[in-house]
Amino acid sequence: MTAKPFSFRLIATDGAARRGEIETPHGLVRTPAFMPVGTQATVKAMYPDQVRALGSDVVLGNTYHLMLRPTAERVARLGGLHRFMNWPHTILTDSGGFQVMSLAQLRKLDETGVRFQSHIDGQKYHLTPERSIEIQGLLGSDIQMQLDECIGLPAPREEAQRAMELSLRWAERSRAQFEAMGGPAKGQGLYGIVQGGDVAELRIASARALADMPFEGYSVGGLAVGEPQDVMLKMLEITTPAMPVDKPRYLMGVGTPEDILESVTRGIDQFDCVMPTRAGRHGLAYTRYGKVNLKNARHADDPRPLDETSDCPAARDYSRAYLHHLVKAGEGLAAMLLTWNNLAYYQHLMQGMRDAIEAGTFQDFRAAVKADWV
Ligand SMILES: CNc1nc2cc3c(=O)[nH]c(N)nc3c(CCc3ccccc3)c2[nH]1
Repeated sequence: MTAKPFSFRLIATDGAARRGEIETPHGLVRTPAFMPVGTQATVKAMYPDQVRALGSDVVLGNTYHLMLRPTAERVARLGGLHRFMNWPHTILTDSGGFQVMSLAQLRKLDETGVRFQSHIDGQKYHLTPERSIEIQGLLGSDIQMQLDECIGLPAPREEAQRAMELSLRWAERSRAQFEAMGGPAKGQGLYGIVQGGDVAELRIASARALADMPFEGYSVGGLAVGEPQDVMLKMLEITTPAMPVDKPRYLMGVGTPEDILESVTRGIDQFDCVMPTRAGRHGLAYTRYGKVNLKNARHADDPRPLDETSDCPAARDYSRAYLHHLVKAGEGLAAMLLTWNNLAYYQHLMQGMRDAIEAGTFQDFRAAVKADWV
């Protein structure tokens, strides 16, 4: 049987900011969307129900980590990633290339794909565009990524051009494998990934070439790799106008609340970042007043909660003094409460943006949020 096709509809725009909705086999994704990272089939320190209750429509999984452990074949035998992690909503997976280049040992990249050794047990692998799509299909991913090559910045122009052109050839091979596995008939989506480093002409060439291929959505890759914020934003101003207006745009790896506000302003629909979850495990809280580092002794006697106006218990029902104590004591509850608080803050910010775009008040919203940051 053929499922309902993957779809994206634009509900409203306010300048270049877009309010939309993606439909996947596992439900609706309200955009602009923040997608918590669940690299090893879990959003660290959170229960799936909690992640959902905060308004998350998508969680992210990772081909690189899951192919090594517990393997895609085992997850498939157990009913797929939705069943495995008890997340019956949309799942997006990365293709693994980015993580190989940042985590694996003895990496060798060539036209065929990337050869590497597992950072866990040293076992050898050969990740090709075809194998990456096969793994994402075995996981049952609703939104899949092409295999691409993401280079660091700054980079020589020749290097950016070589990696961008390789990624275009891998886009074709990824698409062919996705169609051979019946992805479109299952209602799944495959995104092409725009590369090109910080070179305007390469970014435009990559976006245009990918737009000529039949992808359900498009990612802006190769950013949030250490470049200054103004370089990232400049690349968005150049790239998004060259991307199809009727397809979702996913800026990979971004970002801080400010990065997200500025990127929605420049036409981005989907975001992922380890910031809220990782910061939570390191004692850092995101609040409407800005960041609070609970390792700092100045909180030791502060009876106030992080944000008495919040409807999230982690922000409202625990004093900064208590949170400081938990962080200093290395208690597990510190990571649980701060991750909960941080994801609540991010999802509350996304809901505010979605409402503001629909109301045509996005610029006022953006200014008001920034004014609160001390
Ligand atoms: C933190 N900055 C960051 N920049 C990135 C660039 C790329 C890029 O150019 N290509 C691909 N394929 N992925 C990228 C990622 C990983 C995003 C991710 C992580 C976990 C799960 C699912 C998805 C990036 N992350």
